[in-house]
Amino acid sequence: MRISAIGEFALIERIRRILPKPHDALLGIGDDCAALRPTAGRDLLLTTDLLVDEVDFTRQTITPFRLGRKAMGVNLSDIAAMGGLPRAALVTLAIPPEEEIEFVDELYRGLREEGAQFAVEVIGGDLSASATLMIGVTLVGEVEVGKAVTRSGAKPGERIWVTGRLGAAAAGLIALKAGFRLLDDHVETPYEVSGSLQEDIRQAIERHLCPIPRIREGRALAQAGVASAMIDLSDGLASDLTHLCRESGVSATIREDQIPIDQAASAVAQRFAQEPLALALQGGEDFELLFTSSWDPADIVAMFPDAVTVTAIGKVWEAGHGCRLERQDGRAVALAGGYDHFWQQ
Ligand SMILES: Nc1ncnc2c1ncn2[C@@H]1O[C@H](COP(=O)(O)OP(=O)(O)OP(=O)(O)O)[C@@H](O)[C@H]1O
Ligand SMILES: Cc1ncc(C[n+]2csc(CCOP(=O)(O)O)c2C)c(N)n1
Ligand SMILES: [Mg+2]
Repeated sequence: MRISAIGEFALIERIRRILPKPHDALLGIGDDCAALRPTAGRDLLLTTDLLVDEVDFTRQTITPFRLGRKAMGVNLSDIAAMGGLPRAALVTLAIPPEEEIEFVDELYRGLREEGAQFAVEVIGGDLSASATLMIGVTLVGEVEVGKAVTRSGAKPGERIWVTGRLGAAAAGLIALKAGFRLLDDHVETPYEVSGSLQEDIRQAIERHLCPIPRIREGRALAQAGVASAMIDLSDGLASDLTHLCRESGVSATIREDQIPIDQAASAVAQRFAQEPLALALQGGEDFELLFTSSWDPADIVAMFPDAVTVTAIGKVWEAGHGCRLERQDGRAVALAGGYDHFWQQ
């Protein structure tokens, strides 16, 4: 059935039934505002991120369930980048009236499931009709008073670190554009590829469609006072490091041979005649954390004994030379590029 057949208020009722009754909020869906009691001793964190059809995703390549997860996940990543704990979400949905209501059911199931992994509930939102599908999530989070890790705290002499491995999300987008699809948990291929490449493509598409917000890692770094500055990697390492350096008033040099490139990203890049390093630097949407620290590297590595790696990739310098990449041959080049919504080539 189409949304236009049931109308706005029946759709809100349907959304309300998909979502669990909020535990944490004073008021959820049904009033003019949702209400939340701030935790004593904590500051509030507020962030919002909008996903637009044919700009941030394409309907042909993502299921509504995964779209819901991604819309929540990219916002969770911003809370992680501050060292915060997410608390509650508002969801704004602009959707064509001729869309099936089952699409909305699945979208909210995805929002609910991703949120539930981090104890976040959807406690309100807004609906509007639009020719273009758009999903905006606003998250409220908290962090111990004065302990938010900003982009502006990096100091000369500190090391630059990154969680996880980079490039897979951009590699996944390349595979999707080439006609590969992720159905449930297996890959549909437009032409025959080897079993190992198929597995690399599956992993890359999975990373593109379902980012993993590094909430636990961000919390650990903030609570131990390890990170002097932090940002999540949404637009690409080159661009996001530049943002961090600009806000901190510093320069940076990262080393090509230290950048942790994802193995699946390398394999997919090679197959599609792309530079793996370019995917890591300019591709975007890896949603790993980039941070600076004066701590002993051994102490930082010891904080992450589990699956998520942390890698030192370079150093912070006094302001003046911007962000540079030291090539394997020792030459230093300016870091540039990354995703920009309005940049016209
Ligand atoms: N339309 C806007 N109005 C006011 N402030 C904005 C607007 N868009 C962005 N900002 C602010 O600009 C800063 C950088 O925003 P940006 O969207 O680049 O954040 P990001 O975390 O790097 O990216 P994203 O979360 O979208 O991947 C943030 O502080 C954000 O709140
Ligand atoms: C169809 C389609 N085309 C291109 C991309 C790539 N892309 C979109 S937004 C973004 C950066 C983060 O955005 P924001 O700054 O808004 O969080 C990137 C790398 C995609 N995911 N889907
Ligand atoms: Mg961010």
